[in-house]
Amino acid sequence: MLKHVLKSTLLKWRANAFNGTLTFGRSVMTRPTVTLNGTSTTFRHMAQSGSSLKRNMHSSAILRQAEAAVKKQPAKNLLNSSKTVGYWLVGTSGLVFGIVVLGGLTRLTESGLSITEWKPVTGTIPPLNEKEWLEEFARYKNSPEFQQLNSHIDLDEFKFIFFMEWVHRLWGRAIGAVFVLPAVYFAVAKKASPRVNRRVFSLACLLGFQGFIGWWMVKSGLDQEQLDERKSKPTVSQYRLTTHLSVAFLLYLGMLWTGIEVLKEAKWVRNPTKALSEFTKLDNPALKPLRRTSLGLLALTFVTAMSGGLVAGLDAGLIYNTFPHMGDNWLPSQRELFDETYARKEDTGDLFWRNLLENPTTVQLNHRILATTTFFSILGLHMWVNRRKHILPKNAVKSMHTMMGVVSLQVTLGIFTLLYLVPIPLASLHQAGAIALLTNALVFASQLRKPRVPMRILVSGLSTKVVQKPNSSILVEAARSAK
Ligand code: HEM
Repeated sequence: MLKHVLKSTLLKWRANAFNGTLTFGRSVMTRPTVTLNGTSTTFRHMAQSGSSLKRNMHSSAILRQAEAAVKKQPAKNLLNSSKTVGYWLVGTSGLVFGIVVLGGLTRLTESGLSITEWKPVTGTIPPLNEKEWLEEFARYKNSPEFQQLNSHIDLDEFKFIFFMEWVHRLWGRAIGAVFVLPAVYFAVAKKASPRVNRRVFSLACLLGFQGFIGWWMVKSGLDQEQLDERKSKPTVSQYRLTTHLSVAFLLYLGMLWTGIEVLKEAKWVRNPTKALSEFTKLDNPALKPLRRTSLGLLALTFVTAMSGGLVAGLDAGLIYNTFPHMGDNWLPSQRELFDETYARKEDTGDLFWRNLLENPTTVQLNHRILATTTFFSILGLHMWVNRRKHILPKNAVKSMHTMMGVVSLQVTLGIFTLLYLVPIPLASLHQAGAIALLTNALVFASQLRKPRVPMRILVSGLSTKVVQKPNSSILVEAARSAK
C-alpha cells in the first residue's frame, strides 16, 4: 500500500522534474522543500530519515534537481497550516452563514432601505438620543420607500427597521475584523501555509468588496431615477441582490473549503496509518467520475440558489402559488413567459434574456426547473453511491445520505414557502436550507478530494518505522503542527 503511494508520487515527480519543475498537487512550485512550522526539511533530509523513501529517491535524478533548486531559493514553504487556522476559518464561515440569514430577515421584514447613508466608520454608532433619532427618521422620510410605501409608519416602527439593517451592517464589520486581524497574525506567526495565506488574502479582498456591493445594492432602492428606469416600486435591483447573495455564498464556501482542508490534513498527519488507507481508497480510479460529479453538483446547487435570489429580488414567490402546477396548467403560456413588455430594445432583441432575468413568472419557473434538477441529480447520485458504498470513504457515504435528507427538506420548504405566500419564518428557513445544502455538497466534494502530493510524502514518511523514531524532525514537527 505504502509502496503504491510512493510509487505514484515518484511517477508524478519524474514526469514533471524533466520539465524543470516539481508539481505539488495542483500547484507548480520551484521549491522542493517541506517546512513544518518554520523548520525546513529538504527531500534529502527526508530520504535520510526514512529508509524506504531513501531507497526510492536517493539514486534518482529528481533528488539532485531538488537539491539544486533548494540552493537557489530559500526554503519558506510551510506544508500544512496549524489546526487553529482551520477552526478559525470554519468559525468565520459560521459567522457568514449567520449574516446571510440575518440579511434574508432584513429583506423579508423590508428593513433594508431604512439607513439611507453609507458611513463605514461612524455608521457603527446608532442614533443615541431623541434628537438624533428624529434626524435619522427625517432622512428616511426623504426616501422613495417612505414616500411611496411606508408613509404610515411612526418613529417606533422606524426604530425597528433601522435596528435590523444596523445589526446587519455591524455584523458585516465584525466579520471583517474577525477575519482580517487573525489572518495577519497567522501569516506573521507562520501558522498558515503560503497556500492558505494566498487564499485568505483573496477572501479578505472579496470580503471588502462585499461591503461595497452591499451599499451598491441599497443605492438601487434609494435612487428614484434607477427605480424609474426599472419601472419598479422602491426595492433593490434583483441583479444587485443576487450579486450580494452570490458573493456571500462564495465567501462562505471559500472559508469552509479552506478550513476543512486544513483540518483534514492535520488529521492525516496525526494518524498517518489511517490516512494511508484513506489515500488508497481515494486513489481508486473508479472514483474519478464521482469526484467530477460532486463538483458539478456543487455548481448546480449554487446556480439554483442564485435563481432563488432572483425570485426573492423580484418578489416572484407572490405569484403562481400552486405546485406542481403553475396556475391551472403545468406551465404558463409562452406569451406570458416571454412577454414583450420586458424587452427594452425596439427590435426586441433582448426579449429572451430580459424575460429570463426580469419577468417574475419566468424567473419562478426557472427556479422550479433548477430546483427539480438539483433534487433529481442528488437522488440519482444517492442511488449510485448506495450501490458502490464499499469503494467510497465512509464519511462520504454518510454525507451523501445527509444531502439526500437536506435536499428533500429544502424542496419541501420551498414548496410551502410558495403555497403560503412567502411567510417570513418559512422563507428564512428556506434560505438557511440553501446554505445547508451548499455546505453538504461542499463537504461531500471535499471528502472525495485526493491528497496533495506533499501530504502524501509527509504521511508516507510518518508512517514508516524509521521516521517514527522520536528524534525524527519530520515527526516531531509534523506532530507539533497537528496539535
Ligand atoms: C434545491 C432546492 C432549492 C434551493 C437550493 C433553493 C434556494 C433558494 C434561495 C437561495 C432563495 C433565496 C432566498 C433569499 O434570498 O431570501 C430561494 C427563494 C425562493 N425559493 Fe427556493 N430553493 C430550492 C427549491 C425551491 C422549490 C422547489 C420552490 C418551490 C417551488 C422554491 C421556492 C422559492 C421561493 C418562493 C423563493 C422566494 C422566497 C422569498 O421571497 O424570500 N424553492 N430559494
